[in-house]
Order: sequence, then structure tokens, then C-alpha cells
Amino acid sequence: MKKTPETLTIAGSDSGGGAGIQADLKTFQELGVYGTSVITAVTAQNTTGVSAIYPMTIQAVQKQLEAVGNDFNIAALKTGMLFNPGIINETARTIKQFGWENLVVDPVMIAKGGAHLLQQEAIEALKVYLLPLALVVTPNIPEAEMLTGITILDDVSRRHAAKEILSLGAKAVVIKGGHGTDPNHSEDYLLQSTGESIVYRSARISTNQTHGTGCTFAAAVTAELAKGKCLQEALFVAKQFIQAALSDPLNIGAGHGPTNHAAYRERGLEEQGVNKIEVFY
Ligand SMILES: Nc1ncnc2c1ncn2[C@@H]1O[C@H](COP(=O)(O)OP(=O)(O)O)[C@@H](O)[C@H]1O
Ligand SMILES: Cc1ncc(COP(=O)(O)O)c(N)n1
Repeated sequence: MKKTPETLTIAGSDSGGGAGIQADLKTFQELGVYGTSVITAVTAQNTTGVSAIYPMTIQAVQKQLEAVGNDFNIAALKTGMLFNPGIINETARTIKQFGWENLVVDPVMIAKGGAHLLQQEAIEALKVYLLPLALVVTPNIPEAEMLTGITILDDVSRRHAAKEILSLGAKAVVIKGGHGTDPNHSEDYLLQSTGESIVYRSARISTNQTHGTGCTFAAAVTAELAKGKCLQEALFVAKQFIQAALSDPLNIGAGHGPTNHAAYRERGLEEQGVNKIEVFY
């Protein structure tokens, strides 16, 4: 009998379909795992920005978590937009209750258009309650700076910030490079609590169709972990997946368009050329 790994995303809904729950479920489907979802907030959003946010009540989040936990065998899960301290506390409590492992925490804070997807006072809750449970935390550069107070200017300050995030209790951190200043490359930097570090480097693709890159990347990591890959391999696939999704744009919407979740499956990966991923130990 075929056994499909079961996964969960705990995140916000993006009516535009490019980020949040929608990006996560598309990515899960593309990578061959079964996706369940707990919605923390509904956003009215499209490629030009977020026009409204409606957080769920803590009870609504709790009921969804319970429904999933009571029936599914969650092999890996991710969190995205959690919005407020109450939702973070409830999420952390339930993850412990069900003993869910392979937790990917994407500390979503600010949408590309500038909307706040996490309240300022929730940053502390994220650090205290959720990060200690994480197998891996995947901040972008501004999020890593907000979590640590360290300005990331070069490899030394990036490592310093990564160490600081590990000191909060996560087993590993990946500081993603989409917001980096290198015009030619986008580098994702992994630091594990063992001290081991890896850089995953791709060509930087010149595009404004980057809506949902972080969600998609973290969902791909989650899917690969659910399939039994180790973290280092899961990150490699995720980097390939997002590179393919960025290099074959859909041209949808008037603003920051969504990435193409089907590209990895449809086109495969050219080992050379724009989709080549370099790995440095
Ligand atoms: N222009 C780009 N070219 C290639 N890869 C990119 C580009 N922008 C983002 N990425 C990749 O997309 C993933 C998400 O990164 P990032 O954009 O930093 O996250 P977020 O969406 O959370 O801001 C990372 O793997 C990063 O390297
Ligand atoms: C509901 C929701 N969750 C997350 C993001 C972040 O998107 P990005 O991955 O582009 O930073 C978003 N815009 N909306």
C-alpha cells in the first residue's frame, strides 16, 4: 500500500494565492506529500499588497490544530504568519502536546509590500515559545536582524546573527539571501547547533515575481523532511525548487507576482545554467 507522508502548515491565508497557506499546499502537492492546514489569519491580499488582516480567534486556531492532531500522522510541519502572541502560544502548546517533530519555523514578519504580518509584541513570544521547538528556523535577512538586533552586512555578521538565533534553542537556522546585496547570487546560509555550516548558492534571478518565495522555500523543506530526507538534503531540494519557480515566471497580477510552483516538476532542473545550485561547506 502506498504511504504518502502527511504534513501540516500553520499559516495565514493569502487571497492572491501566491504566499501563505496557498503557497504551502501547492508546494506540498508538487513535492508529493499530503498537506493539511491550520489558518491563523485571513488576509485580503493580491500581488500589489495586503489591504486587510483578520486574525482567527485563539479558539479557532486551537480547534483546527486539535482536528489535525487527532486524526493525522504529521511527519513534518511548518509555521508561517502567526500574527499575535496568543496564536504563537497556542501553536507551541499544541506542537508539544502532539509531540510533533520536524518543525520548520518561517518567522514571517513583514510582507513584501510592507504590511505587518506579526505584531511587534509577538516577536518575543516567537523567540521564547516557538524557536526552542524548531528543527530549523528560516528567517530572511531583515527577520534575522529583527530577531537578533544584529545588522547583517557581510559573512561575519551573518554568522554572528545565526549563532545568536541558535542560542534561542533552535537546532538549526538558515538565513535566506533573497534580500542580500550580491547582484549576481542569492545565498542561503545554514548553521547547525553542531557548528557545521553550509552555503547554498544560486544565480540571482532578475524578477519582481517573488511573492511567496519564503513560504514556498520553507514548505519545500517541510515536504522533503516528511519524506525522510535529512535537513541538508531537504534544503538543497528546496533551493532547487525555488530556483525553478523563480526562473519560469507566470506573469500573473500587476505587482509582485507569484512564483511558479509547477516549474520544478514540469521542466526538471538543468544541472548547468541558471538553475545550478552550488554548495560550499
Ligand atoms: N531574485 C532571486 N533569485 C534567486 N533566488 C532568490 C531570489 N529571491 C529570493 N530567492 C531565494 O528564495 C528563497 C526565499 O528567500 P527570501 O526572498 O530571502 O525570503 P522571504 O520571501 O522570506 O523574504 C531563498 O532560497 C532565496 O535564496
Ligand atoms: C498570508 C501571508 N503569509 C506570508 C506572506 C509573506 O510572503 P513572502 O514569502 O513573499 O515573504 C504573505 N505575504 N502573506
